[in-house]
Amino acid sequence: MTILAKQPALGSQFDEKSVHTVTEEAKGVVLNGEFSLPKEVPHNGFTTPAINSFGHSFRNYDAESERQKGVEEFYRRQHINQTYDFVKKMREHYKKLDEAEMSIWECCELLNKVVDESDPDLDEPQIQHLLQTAEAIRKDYPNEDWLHLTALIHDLGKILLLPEFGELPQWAVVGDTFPVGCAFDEANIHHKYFKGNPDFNHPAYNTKEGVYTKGCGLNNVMMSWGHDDYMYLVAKGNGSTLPSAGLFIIRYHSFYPLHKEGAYAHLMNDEDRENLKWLHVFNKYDLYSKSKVLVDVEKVKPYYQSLIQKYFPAKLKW
Ligand SMILES: O[C@H]1[C@H](O)[C@@H](O)[C@H](O)[C@@H](O)[C@H]1O
Ligand SMILES: [Fe+2]
Ligand SMILES: [Fe+2]
Repeated sequence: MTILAKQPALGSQFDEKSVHTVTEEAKGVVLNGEFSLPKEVPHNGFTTPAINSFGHSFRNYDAESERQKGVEEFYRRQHINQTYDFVKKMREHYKKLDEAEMSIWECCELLNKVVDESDPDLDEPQIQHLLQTAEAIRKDYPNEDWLHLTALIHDLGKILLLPEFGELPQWAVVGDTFPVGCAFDEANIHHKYFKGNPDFNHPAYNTKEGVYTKGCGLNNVMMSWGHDDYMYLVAKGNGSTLPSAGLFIIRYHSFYPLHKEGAYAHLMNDEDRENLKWLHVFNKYDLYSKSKVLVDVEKVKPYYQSLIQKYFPAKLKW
């Protein structure tokens, strides 16, 4: 990895104390006129486990445990700090992609240094989560190589937690995402903490549509800042040839209020609705492949290297 000359760190403002306090058969998807996916999303053999490695149901945010207390505190911080202005600043800074240069695989390895405090289900290194997701999806959708690669890279944006990439606090990197600039929907987990967010009482931002219009398309909506949008900016900015559904999965895979609860659907346009079908497919693997059965990294590496080569340049700007 090459670390590029850096602007002063994003800074002390991120000191946590100082900040104010398919699923069904999917129909065919035609993408950019170039890339078309099968008319039917085939059914598959993946069975979803009932309990996670800690013996709880998945995404159970009410379970009584030490870990869960940490997760709730995480969401308290996230909800009070993710404001419209904060997100705007983050996007402007990170879209310059001037933090470092490295390959996708280098980044996968780097991710092993990262711990995600928002996740009540994951107990394995991040590279295992990437490969477990990708391998499970590959088994069921052998011909969708773009989907295997999407799974491999979907969480790479979590490198924002590392010192070389700004060392952002957990609340600015992980956890579920939601739009800013309009009212916070009650479908967001631990919704009550939004009351401490300055946007909560801001008249421009606290109506159902806020600064947006009905059907404006998610591309025009600012999402809370984190690893999803960052990785999307990296893929886009480096000219990835992944299809639009792959980029959509990367960008919105943490948007559970939409893809699990159906909230904020009024902001979508037709392309979003098409892409959402693939996000529903992906989500099952992202969530339920988390297990103690580890993937042999060296064994599968050549396959993923070949996909990286197909859809990305050898070195990327981050
Ligand atoms: O990778 C993250 C993480 O595991 C979070 O706990 C979850 O809330 C997000 O949606 C997901 O993208
Ligand atoms: Fe994620
Ligand atoms: Fe994930």
